Amino acid sequence: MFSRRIPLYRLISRCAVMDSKVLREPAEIAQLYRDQCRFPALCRADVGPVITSRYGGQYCNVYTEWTQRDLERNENVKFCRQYIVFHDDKSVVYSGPSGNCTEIKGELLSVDSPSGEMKAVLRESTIKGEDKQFLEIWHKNRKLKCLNLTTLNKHGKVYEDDQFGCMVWSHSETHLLYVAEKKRPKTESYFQGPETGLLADEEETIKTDKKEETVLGQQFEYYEDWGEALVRKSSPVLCVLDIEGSNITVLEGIPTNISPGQAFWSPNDTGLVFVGWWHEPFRLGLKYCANRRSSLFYVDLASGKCEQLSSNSSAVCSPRLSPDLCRIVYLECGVFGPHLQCSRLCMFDWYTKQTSVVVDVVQRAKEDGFTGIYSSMLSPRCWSADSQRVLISCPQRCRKDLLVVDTSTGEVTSLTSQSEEGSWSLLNIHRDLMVVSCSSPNCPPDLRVGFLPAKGSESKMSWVTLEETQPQADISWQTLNFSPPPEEDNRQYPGLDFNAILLKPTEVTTGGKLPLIVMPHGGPHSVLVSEWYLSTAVLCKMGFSILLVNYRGSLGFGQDNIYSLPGNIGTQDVKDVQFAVDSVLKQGGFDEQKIAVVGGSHGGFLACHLIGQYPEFYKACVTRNPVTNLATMVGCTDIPDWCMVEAGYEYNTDIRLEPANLEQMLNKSPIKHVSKVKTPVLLMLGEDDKRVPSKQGIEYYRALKALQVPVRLLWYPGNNHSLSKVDAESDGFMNAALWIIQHLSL
Ligand SMILES: CC(=O)N[C@@H](C)C(=O)N[C@@H](C)C(=O)O
Repeated sequence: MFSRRIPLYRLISRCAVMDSKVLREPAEIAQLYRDQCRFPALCRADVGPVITSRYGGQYCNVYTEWTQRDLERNENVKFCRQYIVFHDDKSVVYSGPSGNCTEIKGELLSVDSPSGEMKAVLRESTIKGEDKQFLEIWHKNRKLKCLNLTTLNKHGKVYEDDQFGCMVWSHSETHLLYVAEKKRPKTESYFQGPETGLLADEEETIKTDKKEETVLGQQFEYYEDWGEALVRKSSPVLCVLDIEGSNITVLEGIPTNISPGQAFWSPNDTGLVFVGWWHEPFRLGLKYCANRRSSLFYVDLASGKCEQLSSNSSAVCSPRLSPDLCRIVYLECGVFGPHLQCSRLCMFDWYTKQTSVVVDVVQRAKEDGFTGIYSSMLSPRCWSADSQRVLISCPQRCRKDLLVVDTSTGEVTSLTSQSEEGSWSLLNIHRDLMVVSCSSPNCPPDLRVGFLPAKGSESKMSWVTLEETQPQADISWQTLNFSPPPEEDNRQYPGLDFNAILLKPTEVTTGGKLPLIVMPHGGPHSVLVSEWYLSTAVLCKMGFSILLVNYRGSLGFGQDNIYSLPGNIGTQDVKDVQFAVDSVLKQGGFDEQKIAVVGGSHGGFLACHLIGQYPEFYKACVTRNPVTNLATMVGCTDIPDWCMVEAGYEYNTDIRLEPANLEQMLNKSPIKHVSKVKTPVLLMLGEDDKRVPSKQGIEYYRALKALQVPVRLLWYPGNNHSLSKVDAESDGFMNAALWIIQHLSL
């Protein structure tokens, strides 16, 4: 009976769009959301070593990890699935899954040894109510070792994040490298020390039991951290486990003003290469901020000597060693200025110690269409087998493409620009076998493998799909390009354009007019690419059209485009969004009385600006953690430099704010236009947001209340800037949809 049932969402969505009506029933919307949540996202893929069978055939194992929202359990579940790929080194001969999905629980990090013989796992487990971390070494079908890192107490918690975190086997497979929080001294109050009033012999017992030195009066010491999504991550240290002896060494020799991360073993295991971020005079938020002063370093294990390998005045990330162990590529951009920018691809030659720029910053798109590199993370492996070419997936306008860079010429070729599909992500590459995922606004992510064609034959790329997904016939989408009207051209950066992605329900009866939801992205230096987004898919299936606007300042359009925005926020970006909306309305088929605006963070800043500057236009507004007043944000965010730069100032760490600075920040903020607002606003705030503190939303809420504009505030404890915990995200979606339905009178 179950298998013959037609999915409810198909029936619902079809009924919904036949008469151009929007789905309104909360239970039906929730069902649609639940159905769409069943499409998992790929978060990792590894390619195992190539094995030659006794019949001469070659095969390898592809290990994949996926995440999926589990609404019933209220968590994001992670699971793995493996595939076997037979090949002849140039093409895939046969492939298929080897077994079913298995849920992964408690694993924070895991990595196979280079030979594939062993595996290391960092596991978190709660024992008698306390969180403990264990480091496990597996060999074939056995767990060889399990070290209780919490009890060993050599360091604090191991970092599992993308920013600093890593777990890497030495080439010899005898040692394991990882990053952890530096051990902190044990502290006690002055009043729990020796003068406790205990009897002398009791005191004696306690003293002898104490193996560690305890410092007094430092229990309430403030430790700076690296901000949003990196809270309690303050002083990372590099740690090396000697597997045979089960001995952990916390590395010394790293300059005390540097925080290390993204580390790996140098050729011959003589030392470690890592990215070091300067943390003096203080730490600033790192999430979405690739513009923090940082450099590539090498620490020699024998001498403890630390050497700086890259420039002293740039920001770097994602160093990757070539398979021949001769060269390291990494991404580099400017310090401060826009938080994300066009990067340079640099290469350090291990033997000559020379650094070269392989691909430079692109100011304006080249004739071949290449717009530059916009990525803050390369895939774990990105080199071709011959150590000549590097693969990068990154936005080119609003599409994420797979690019191949020839490191000897700097020539960039796209493997995917001719394909019809939406956006591509490189998950891994090993001996030229690439593992990628492709999705589009109407098609959830699939999984494919393919061999990197020889240089010059990139157009002959062919993919084999390991996990297929079907395009959703009820969603159609297109990309729209815009040139701003002459009066809105940027004088310093003239002639720039921008674009938007428009999603529409496929079936609309003649005469039916669509309601429109406008969604500008946050950042502002970010981009909405043509990939699968849960919320837009559900809204479109409900019967809404959605416009995702990549206003000037977005990534993927050249460095000039990015630089055109700082100093002009609140005007250029606002007008670009409105221009895109007006242009789309001219196409016809939309109900001009039923337009809503939705945005988070800087996207929320834009949503609040739009309802202030175009008070009659938008009938509903939904914002997640919006920036509402730069002047009040600058003193309490983890990225004060962002407020200064976007308001049009240069930033340095000893800056003294003048009244004129604050005035300019206020003038560029949505709060300046609040008295004109008529649109009902739904605010969704995360209690633990370090980026755009919730007080920003509350300030706007109070202003609207005073003006008697309908406003509702949803408060999400335990959530940070992204509001991405499963219950917050799903509750936020439902309330946003119902708010729009109510205020668009649908
Ligand atoms: C750099 C940064 O985090 N800026 C915020 C104000 C912002 O807009 N963030 C975006 C990326 C978001 O969607 O959270």
